[in-house]
Amino acid sequence: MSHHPPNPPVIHSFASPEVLTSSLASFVVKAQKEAIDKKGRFTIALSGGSLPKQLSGLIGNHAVKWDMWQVFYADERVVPLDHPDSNHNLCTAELFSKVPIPTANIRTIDPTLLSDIEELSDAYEQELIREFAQKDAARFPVFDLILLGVGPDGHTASLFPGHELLAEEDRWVAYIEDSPKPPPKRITLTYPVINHASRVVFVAVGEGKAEILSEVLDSPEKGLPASRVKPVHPGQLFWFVDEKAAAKLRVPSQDFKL
Ligand SMILES: O=C(O)[C@H](O)[C@@H](O)[C@H](O)[C@H](O)COP(=O)(O)O
Repeated sequence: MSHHPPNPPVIHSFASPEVLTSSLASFVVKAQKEAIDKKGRFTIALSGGSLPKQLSGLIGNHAVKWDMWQVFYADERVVPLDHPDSNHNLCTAELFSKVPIPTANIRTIDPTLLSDIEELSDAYEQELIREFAQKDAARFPVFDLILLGVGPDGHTASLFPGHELLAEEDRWVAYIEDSPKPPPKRITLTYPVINHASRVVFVAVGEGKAEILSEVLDSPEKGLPASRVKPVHPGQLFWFVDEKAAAKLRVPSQDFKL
């Protein structure tokens, strides 16, 4: 692990959700290009909630090399893949059904394991191990990009305030059966995985996010789940927010330049 302290988050505040969406698409395309130039593939993890909709700027974008993407879920609800609660179902409806991505490049939970959450979670971890590396104590996967949302309680992925999973240091994927946000059964990437990514981006839009954004970013010492996302050097954390979500922030934002 790096001994360099994590870089402070870079906050980009946009005049409207539309400008955010097109800037986010440019950002993702740039991250994709850097990754493909270096190693011929692009590894990305997506969340549910409002996030998939914010990726609409990628639809019809010819710079996106969909066949080089390897997509994982930052968190997933333990339900069938075509269930209305499924993040995969949501991402498919909002994005994957509209772009030429090979199905094999979308790494879903194994729908045959829904009745055994521990096995399902371990199998998803194996899926990551197949993609990234052998798992050993010193090694965590390095995603090129992880896209996250933040809930009104400060949760992100399926890492909820006060939950024992906040302390998980070994597993790459963990499960919870008592999520305060329904549905209760979920799997999630753990902090060691999120915090070893090259880039992590939080996306938050609308006045409903203003209060929690200020708590997460202006008072990180409170240790809310979203405040614990601090990628190790040289990883970098970004926030893509609109003016309404940024309304109560005291920390400064920076202009978006590619
Ligand atoms: O599976 C989930 O529930 C999501 O991945 C979750 O972590 C989401 O990103 C936040 O709850 C924010 O949700 P909104 O974007 O809908 O506010």
